Amino acid sequence: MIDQQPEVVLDDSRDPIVVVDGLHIVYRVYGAGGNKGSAASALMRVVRREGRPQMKEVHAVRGVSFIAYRGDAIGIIGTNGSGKSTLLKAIAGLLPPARGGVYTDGQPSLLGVNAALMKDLSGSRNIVLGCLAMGLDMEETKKRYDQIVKFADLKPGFIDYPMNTYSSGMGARLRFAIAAARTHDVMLIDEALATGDAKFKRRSKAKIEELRKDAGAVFLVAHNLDVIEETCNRVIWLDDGRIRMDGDPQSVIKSYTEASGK
Ligand SMILES: Nc1ncnc2c1ncn2[C@@H]1O[C@H](COP(=O)(O)OP(=O)(O)OP(=O)(O)O)[C@@H](O)[C@H]1O
Repeated sequence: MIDQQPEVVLDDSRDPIVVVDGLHIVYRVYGAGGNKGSAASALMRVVRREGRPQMKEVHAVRGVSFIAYRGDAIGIIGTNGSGKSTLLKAIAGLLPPARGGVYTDGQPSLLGVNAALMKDLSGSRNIVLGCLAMGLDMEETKKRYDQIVKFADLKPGFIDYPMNTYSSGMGARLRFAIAAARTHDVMLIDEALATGDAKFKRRSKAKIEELRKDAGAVFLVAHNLDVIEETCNRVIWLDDGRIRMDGDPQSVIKSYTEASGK
């Protein structure tokens, strides 16, 4: 178990956009014990004056600290369950810290593979919904519509089909295309590129470069280390909720690959 995490040093020459300070995230899972569901066991608890069924805590992020600067594209890597998605959600403000905090200069936007689009509606209706949800007005949405369709580059005709007929890759492309139609102060991308094909990955990479220039910072969680290495200027390796290493993509990925035997 590694308790020592890298020391955070402020780079005065750059403009910080996200500061994560001693962040702890704890999930509480209620009813994790046995006999949780039955009415009889609930009645017995009342009779015995016992409290709630057993509550289990999952300490997913354990004292993580780092500073992201404007123009950073940070890849987050680590084995399954190491806390990558939890960290992104916390930066997006979707999970309350148990301790520590996250400070961002600007609005973070989380683009997950499961981002909330309406699966029963067509791709084109979802583009309009997605743009409005991101705060664009109808006129701006109309202006960006063609560009989004072109970027998503779905099979002909599919833009008018309901999204529940899309493959996971097609859905991810459309979600990414919608999110990329606007500049974001802090853009958080969870595995969206993992399901795309090589051509889409190339275009996404170019788009992320563009977003980095216009926006503040981009965070990218992916299991595909090639995508991370090609797209990011910095990589954070999470191990059991702690930062194991934070640095340039080549060295962090090399150490991670050696340690995990991948
Ligand atoms: N909603 C939840 N309730 C309880 N525990 C959770 C919840 N979401 C995640 N966890 C736990 O938190 C820990 C970190 O999960 P997280 O999804 O952040 O990992 P990850 O690194 O993104 O994993 P993966 O690579 O599999 O996507 C895991 O132990 C997981 O079981």
